[in-house]
Amino acid sequence: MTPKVIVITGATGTGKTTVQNYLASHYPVTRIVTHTTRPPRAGEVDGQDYYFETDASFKQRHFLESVVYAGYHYGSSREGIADGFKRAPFPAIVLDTKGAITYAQELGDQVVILFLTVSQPAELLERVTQRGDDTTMLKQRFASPEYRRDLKMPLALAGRALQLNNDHWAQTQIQLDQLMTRLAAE
Ligand SMILES: Nc1ncnc2c1ncn2[C@@H]1O[C@H](COP(=O)(O)OP(=O)(O)OP(=O)(O)O)[C@@H](O)[C@H]1O
Ligand SMILES: Nc1nc2c(ncn2[C@@H]2O[C@H](COP(=O)(O)O)[C@@H](O)[C@H]2O)c(=O)[nH]1
Repeated sequence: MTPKVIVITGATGTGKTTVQNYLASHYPVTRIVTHTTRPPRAGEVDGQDYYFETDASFKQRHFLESVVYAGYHYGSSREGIADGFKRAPFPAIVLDTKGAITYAQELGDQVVILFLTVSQPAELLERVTQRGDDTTMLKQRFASPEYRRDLKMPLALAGRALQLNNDHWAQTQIQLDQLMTRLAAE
């Protein structure tokens, strides 16, 4: 078994966090917690879901990569990856597609990239509304260039990322199980 970082990317609401949680509860996978200046959603816990930062504290950190997504800063560190590898052979991180491209460039064969899609993007708004997201934040997010960008596999990830359709959770689970069987054998 070769340890690898599992990068989970795709548009908002496609199920990246759901996939990460499934992998962490069924396989030797641990969640890498990233940093953001976005305010916490109901139920989100500092240090578990994100390290929630102010603009000032975010600027003081040293990141492997950082992005602006729908008006907020997000960033991840090499320390986060190293901590993940101490806990499990497959640390998993949720990133926008820009971050996923950086991981592919910086970490090469050490990363497996999953690009999540749904067949009907209109369903994404329903999914995140049901998740309980704030309506004003959702308007800002769905109007952002980052949202539109992440609906499609970026050219830089074509042939590099594994595309996984998450229309039906039961089918997604089967594909994740197959992936983890393969990774365990490599
Ligand atoms: N296959 C599915 N069918 C229906 N609902 C789903 C499916 N997968 C995930 N969901 C639900 O969709 C919502 C969004 O999922 P999740 O939070 O995992 O998305 P995400 O890609 O991490 O979103 P974001 O980028 O906005 O954080 C959640 O309420 C989740 O339970
Ligand atoms: N490039 C990075 N993208 C990140 C990081 N942490 C989260 N994300 C991505 O941001 C958007 C918005 O996340 P949300 O939790 O506010 O819905 C989503 O695509 C995440 O995957 C990071 O450290 N770097």
